[in-house]
Amino acid sequence: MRLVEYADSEMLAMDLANVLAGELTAVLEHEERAFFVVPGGSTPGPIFDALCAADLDWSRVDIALSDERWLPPVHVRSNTKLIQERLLQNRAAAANVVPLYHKAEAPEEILAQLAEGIEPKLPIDVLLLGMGSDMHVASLFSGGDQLARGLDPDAPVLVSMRAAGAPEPRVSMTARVLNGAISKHLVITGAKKHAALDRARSTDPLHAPVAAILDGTTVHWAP
Ligand SMILES: O=C1O[C@H](COP(=O)(O)O)[C@@H](O)[C@H](O)[C@H]1O
Repeated sequence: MRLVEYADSEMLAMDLANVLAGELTAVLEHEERAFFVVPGGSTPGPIFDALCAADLDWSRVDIALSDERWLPPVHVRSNTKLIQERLLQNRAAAANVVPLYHKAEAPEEILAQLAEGIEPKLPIDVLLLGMGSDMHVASLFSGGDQLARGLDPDAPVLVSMRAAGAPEPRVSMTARVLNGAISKHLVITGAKKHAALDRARSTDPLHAPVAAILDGTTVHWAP
């Protein structure tokens, strides 16, 4: 793991957006398409605001979320809503979205179909993840009903997840798929998450799921 510290979250958003745009551009120089996976939640919005203006061929970029909250895409907590409003704007509006949500009573009804959309795009070329202060990553939550499966080296592409720390059911990419990414970044802000990351580095992934993806990851932090 490599830790990059920024003076403030504005600097982080600008610099990290540049790094991600540079990596996507480099992939498109050698590959027909690039697969870019991004987090939801409250942290990445400013990064998306900067990144969506990047001058690259977005029509050759497939974008998926690392995880989704099982809510309609109009819901304020929907990660799909976040990327529609903050990332798929400006030049990035030309990108293709690989969905992680489809209307159904429960995620288990549709998990296989959602995984079929992701499987042909793998491996992930550029991965950006977030982390909760409880050390969850994507929707791999400590105490989650499918955490062991989500951490299994032979895991499927996606798992559903129900956890005390998650107000709604979730769908999450598994650690196997996230760790298969060619370039891995994690973005966190604030002293609480810095302390959580420090704890996670000496904790097992069942208690600190983010520990499962730290190897080879660049962590970007701002106060
Ligand atoms: O629930 C989620 O939480 C994490 C962290 O979100 P944040 O609001 O603390 O930035 C996020 O990475 C994940 O995609 C999301 O579904």
